[in-house]
Amino acid sequence: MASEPAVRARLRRAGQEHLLRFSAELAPGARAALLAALAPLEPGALREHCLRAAAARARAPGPPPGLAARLRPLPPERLGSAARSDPATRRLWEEEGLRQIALNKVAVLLLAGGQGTRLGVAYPKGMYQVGLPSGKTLYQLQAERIRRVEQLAGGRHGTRCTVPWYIMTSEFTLGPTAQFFQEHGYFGLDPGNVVMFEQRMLPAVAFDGRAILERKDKVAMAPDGNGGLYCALADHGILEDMARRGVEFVHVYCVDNILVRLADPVFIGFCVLRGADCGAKVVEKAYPEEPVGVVCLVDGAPQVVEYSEISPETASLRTPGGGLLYGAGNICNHFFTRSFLQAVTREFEPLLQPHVAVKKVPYVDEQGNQVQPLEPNGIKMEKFVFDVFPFAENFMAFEVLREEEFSPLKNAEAADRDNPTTARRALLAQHLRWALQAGARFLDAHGAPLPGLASPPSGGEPPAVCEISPLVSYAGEGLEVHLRGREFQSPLILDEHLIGASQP
Ligand SMILES: CC(=O)N[C@H]1[C@@H](OP(=O)(O)O)O[C@H](CO)[C@@H](O)[C@@H]1O
Repeated sequence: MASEPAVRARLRRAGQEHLLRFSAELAPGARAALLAALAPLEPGALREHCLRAAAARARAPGPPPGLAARLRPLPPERLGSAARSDPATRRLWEEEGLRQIALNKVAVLLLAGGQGTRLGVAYPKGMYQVGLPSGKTLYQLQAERIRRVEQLAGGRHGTRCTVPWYIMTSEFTLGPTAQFFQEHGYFGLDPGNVVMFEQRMLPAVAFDGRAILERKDKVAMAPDGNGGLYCALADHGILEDMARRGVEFVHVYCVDNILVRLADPVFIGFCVLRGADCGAKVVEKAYPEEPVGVVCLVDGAPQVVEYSEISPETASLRTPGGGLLYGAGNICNHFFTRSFLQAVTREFEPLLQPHVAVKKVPYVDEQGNQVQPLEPNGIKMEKFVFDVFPFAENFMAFEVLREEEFSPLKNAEAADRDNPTTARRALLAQHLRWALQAGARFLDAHGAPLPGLASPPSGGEPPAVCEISPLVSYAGEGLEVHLRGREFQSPLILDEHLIGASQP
């Protein structure tokens, strides 16, 4: 156990001794917990972290000065497109992706350490269910897409293969996520192929450069951002685990996009065939203020400029054709080779600059009273997962269709975008499109054909409810055999048990 004098001496070196100012009042258990939380904080790093936070806060808020002049759109040779390529090329990419999956060379890695503050839930976002007829959660949909893509690749190449699932959690999400997976039997996946690991936490810092005491016995800590991935990979020997399994290519994604295509063979195949060491999926930005980062060049190097760091003027610039000049919207789906990740963890990680978020952080005042601040009072420092792009030797972006691949769950229902309803509708609209393309027809309760199905819906509630299990179809494939020429009454839930079950 950490001794109080030792911890106190370390804190003094970091200029943070105030964190122990109530320790004499604490019960033994609470004091031990506080010391245990403080003991691992390395004094030099803690001092540096606090100084940096205060300095960053002191700089003018908003986009770094002069940023606009350093930006250029991505050149065409760095951008591929699923939608604008001919079917034969797409097939080629898909074939290559499936081949790599069949060779057990592909893993997926989920960034799931966030707290879901905007969504307003106290549990990990992946456990959220948006009200699909099946009641499936984001985690379940993702697990089933992994199982299906393994089947597709294995089936194509006459083999059994595995796409290991690495899940980066945080102090907030590890316990509940692990329990949720256990309770649900890992959604049919082999637990040996689901690897959870934890990212680091960093103290929140007040504007005067002192770390914040949230309670007398607890320092305010926050996850170190999704770019904490690279330290966490090193902390937990994850790249070694990948090497043991023969994984060469990693699809990294964030938890909240209900349409995410895990280990998407088209994206993987595209990146592999282009020899990319690092890649990002993008969609066309919908409107200038859309809260997505933009993939572009900064000083000639590929980078994402986050929505919080681009000026409204730059975000609104247009091309002569009328599209947004910086219109390549980051959907947080990245491709990395294992060797690139290795280079990042060994060399580049310390070069990543933290980003500053100013938040309301509850604290205890000098008298020991608990305070809920009404104004932002604390600085959280986060690294971003995409800040490694400039170190890539061959970066590629890959444009996909929003309606097929991007509907993020960011906000609670009260917001008008990116909420549970928009996510549910996006998924159901997609499944209805797939069913119609596969030749299904939908009838109303009186047996009359449902109107309005000729033009697939965008936005509102789909005219017929159709949910297709990822275990039946990953991206719309293989549905004709179940649906062609058949008539269905809404709702149609096509899952692995109901395939072939009689419908009208
Ligand atoms: C640091 C980071 O990865 N930011 C990403 C991420 O934003 P969040 O607001 O942090 O969820 O997801 C967005 C897509 O949903 C993407 O556009 C953005 O660049």
